[in-house]
Amino acid sequence: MKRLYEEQASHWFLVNDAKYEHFMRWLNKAHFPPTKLTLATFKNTGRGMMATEPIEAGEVIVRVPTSFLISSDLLVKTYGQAAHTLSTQPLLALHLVLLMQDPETTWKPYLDLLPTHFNTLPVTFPPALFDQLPQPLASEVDAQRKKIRADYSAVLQFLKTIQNPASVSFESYQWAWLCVNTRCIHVSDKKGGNMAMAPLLDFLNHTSEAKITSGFNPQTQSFEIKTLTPYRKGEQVFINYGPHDNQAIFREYGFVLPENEYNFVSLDHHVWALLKETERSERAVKIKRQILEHAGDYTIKKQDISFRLLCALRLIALKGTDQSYSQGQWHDVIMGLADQIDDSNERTVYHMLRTLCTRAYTLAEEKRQALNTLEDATIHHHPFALYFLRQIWRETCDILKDTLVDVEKQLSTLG
Ligand SMILES: C[S@@+](CC[C@H](N)C(=O)[O-])C[C@H]1O[C@@H](n2cnc3c(N)ncnc32)[C@H](O)[C@@H]1O
Repeated sequence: MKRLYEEQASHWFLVNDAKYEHFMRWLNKAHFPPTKLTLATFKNTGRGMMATEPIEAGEVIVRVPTSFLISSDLLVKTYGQAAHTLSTQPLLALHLVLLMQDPETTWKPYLDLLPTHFNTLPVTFPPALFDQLPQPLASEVDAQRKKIRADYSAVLQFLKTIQNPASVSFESYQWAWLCVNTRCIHVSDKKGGNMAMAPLLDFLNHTSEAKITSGFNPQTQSFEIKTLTPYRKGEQVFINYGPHDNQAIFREYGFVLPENEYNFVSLDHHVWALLKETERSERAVKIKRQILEHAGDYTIKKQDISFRLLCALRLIALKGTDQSYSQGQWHDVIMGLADQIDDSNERTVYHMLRTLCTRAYTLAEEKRQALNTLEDATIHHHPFALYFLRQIWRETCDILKDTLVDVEKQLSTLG
């Protein structure tokens, strides 16, 4: 992956428009610590930061002084006690909306460089695109939509408690909420956390290869990011937003990585359907579901079938009247005291896994085909939205195909 990003060094251009120049003058005037970074647009990752000089491993790449941090702690002080009714993210989002409405704000040079839209984020998708999301991702995006709505209601309630409240539209609030969600940093590890917007630092893009340390340095009274890997002049400098799979990155940040070792496919939905189909005894379905429901998270990755999934299938493969569960064999497997219940159970497990993966694969292929027939208007929501969605389904198909090969190998050894 590193090589892929290096290659693109020949595919960037520097951002040096009036807004960026104004922003840099604003930083310099207030003595923002100098960096070896400049804003550039890269072919594969869009706008990000490029090294203007070689950067050594262990160097601080950016240092944002407290005076430049828009932090939730600070906002609680600004807005008074009533602001305690809002959690950190809605408070930051509201503040951002109010700053955008203020023609006199000193933050204008920063605000001018914030994204104008979030059309690659699934939360903004029109129904035709939303309907093509994998089911677990669709549920999470739905929850995110509800969270934004609930936060917006809380903000409207809060505004009623202050004098001359501003009018805040849902559209402007959602934009600000997404700005905070895609760009904020966590300044401390206090419970509830102190979140902050941090100019310049928030131009750094993500790669899972980036090794960094970050945190508030009381000596310099700044939030600092140190890189543990060196960069050459002209290379894009990255940070690491965390060990996220592509569906999580897509949901939270609106892009996907070309390769991602954290990708997985969830088979929860298919496992429940299989349990209903295979178990004749209603009582056994109820008992097994009770046992399994708390587990969930039945996933496969490339060359890795989760232990939880195998355990769940071992239990489902036991017939309702089978005494093996009560005899403790399934329990022994869960506790790591035995590898499997017996050969026959294990064979059934892999046959079931073949069924699950085949079903999930067929569905994924159907979704891929459906994406090809989407109306132009949907595609124009943002061309990358469709491009990323295609990649999500392609990765899903690849993981399922790989697992099916592993399942066949396992079945041939089980005889
Ligand atoms: C903290 S901001 C980084 C700066 C941002 N690119 C900008 O122009 O303001 C996070 C956003 O950057 C974009 N981004 C970050 N890493 C990326 C990557 N590796 N590839 C593509 N887009 C990326 C996504 O849109 C994400 O929501």
